Amino acid sequence: MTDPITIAIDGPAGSGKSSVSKEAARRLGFGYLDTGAAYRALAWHVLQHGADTSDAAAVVDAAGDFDYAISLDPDEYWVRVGDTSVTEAIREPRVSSAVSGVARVPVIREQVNVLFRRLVADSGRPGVIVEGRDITTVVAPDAPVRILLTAAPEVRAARRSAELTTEDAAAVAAALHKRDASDSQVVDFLTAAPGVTVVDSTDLDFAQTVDAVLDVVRSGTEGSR
Ligand SMILES: Nc1ncnc2c1ncn2[C@@H]1O[C@H](COP(=O)(O)OP(=O)(O)OP(=O)(O)O)[C@@H](O)[C@H]1O
Ligand SMILES: Nc1ccn([C@@H]2O[C@H](COP(=O)(O)O)[C@@H](O)[C@H]2O)c(=O)n1
Repeated sequence: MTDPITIAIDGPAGSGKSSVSKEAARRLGFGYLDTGAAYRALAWHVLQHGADTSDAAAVVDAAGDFDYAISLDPDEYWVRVGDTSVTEAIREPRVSSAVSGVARVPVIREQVNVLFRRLVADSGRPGVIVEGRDITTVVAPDAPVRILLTAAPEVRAARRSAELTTEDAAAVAAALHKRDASDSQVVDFLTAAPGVTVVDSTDLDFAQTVDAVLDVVRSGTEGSR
């Protein structure tokens, strides 16, 4: 069987990577891999250990018994650590606040990148949309389609606070920008690397953004599908 086509999508927090990638994957009959979920699930696991994600040694220690599984089915998304479903828990603000500490540990990044490539290879799908921060540059720099999905910071913050209706909007915006500032010290997902196509959704609605991504995918995979 031939290797699945990888569609690589990066972008800052709240740019629409997961929701847009999931819908695009559905439309293409592809798998969908949320790489941020692995960092989030490990952050959740570190917190379960009663440890602090700013302590790199504690993160590496917790990774030793991190039994992680994720679905690549865009219609049946789930994330598990051992027997525990953490699909919702990893979206909680306490995990979002802690996750950058995990993402800062180089050995963890190396381990999860090996996992991501294996999950794509074993997906059994004709293609997989893989989204995160360093997919276009580190995880799959040779992918036939590489996209940087962006939106203006205030638009991203507004979309995220519309989701988290019980949270204070200013606090949500501050947390989102703080996470981007921290993450962008580790990998550059704010500027497009050479060969990466920018899709800016600032003035697009959700359906238009999905269509814009699908247009880029079609033009990048013509002849290979
Ligand atoms: N073009 C768009 N127009 C309006 N809303 C959008 C658009 N794109 C995404 N959204 C909405 O914005 C919110 C954030 O999107 P999503 O969670 O997919 O972002 P993300 O980049 O995966 O964020 P994070 O990195 O923090 O996980 C969601 O509620 C999503 O439905
Ligand atoms: N390729 C990636 C993906 C994610 N991260 C880190 O995980 C956090 C959560 O990611 P979301 O996509 O769910 O927001 C993110 O803030 C990064 O710290 C990463 O480093 N590389």
